[in-house]
Amino acid sequence: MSDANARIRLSEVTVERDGKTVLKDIDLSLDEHRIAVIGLNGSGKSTLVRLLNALVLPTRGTVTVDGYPTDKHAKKVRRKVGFVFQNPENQIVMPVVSEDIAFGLKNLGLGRAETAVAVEKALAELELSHLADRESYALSGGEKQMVALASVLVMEPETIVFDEPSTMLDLRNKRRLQQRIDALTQRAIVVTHDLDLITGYDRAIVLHEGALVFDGDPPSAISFYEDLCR
Ligand SMILES: Nc1ncnc2c1ncn2[C@@H]1O[C@H](COP(=O)(O)OP(=O)(O)OP(=O)(O)O)[C@@H](O)[C@H]1O
Repeated sequence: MSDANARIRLSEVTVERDGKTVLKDIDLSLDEHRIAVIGLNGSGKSTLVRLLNALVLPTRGTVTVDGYPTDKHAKKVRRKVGFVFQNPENQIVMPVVSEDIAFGLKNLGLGRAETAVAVEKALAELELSHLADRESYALSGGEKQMVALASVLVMEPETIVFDEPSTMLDLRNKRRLQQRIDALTQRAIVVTHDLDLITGYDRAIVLHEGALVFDGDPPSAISFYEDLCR
């Protein structure tokens, strides 16, 4: 808990919104390869993971990624921590799928040829090559979700946060996503209500009413969470 060298570190973090405490006194070091965040609706899960790439800043306390405080180094932190949103509409910025995936790389100043190779690779890895020339906004929800993942993977962040990634997916795409997450070399931090997804993870965190109430192995976390739901 007190490892100052941990890649991602939250120290005494409290988040307040509209006079309400959304997260209180969270102290966490996140270093494992696969970490799940579970809890009831409104328990603070999205807020917690949004802290990790400066989408939310702490009201009190500090969040650091590789030692960089998120409030002072948002740009650097976002290169290190990619974010796959629950609603992929939030993530799609260009009208054609391949352009959408290329967007972040172009912003980094990568050349055209290099960008094209990286985009092709990202699409192929997710078995999405057939969507390359499709209109982004006309894709189905599940296809958008997978394209959103490709647009994050292409940036090669060290950590990828998934906020309820399987909500829009059919069983086939859910399994495909699960396999992709399992195969990632990067660290994945996954917020989910889909407890099947997390059984093989290294660690699971349970939030309740803004507090961290359990932190341990997924089977124990799931049974703790199930007790909370009784
Ligand atoms: N910007 C905001 N302004 C006001 N209240 C907020 C804001 N962001 C979050 N909250 C409140 O904080 C609490 C936690 O929200 P959060 O989205 O983190 O929960 P969650 O555990 O991800 O929920 P769910 O499982 O329903 O997605 C909720 O009561 C929510 O209404």
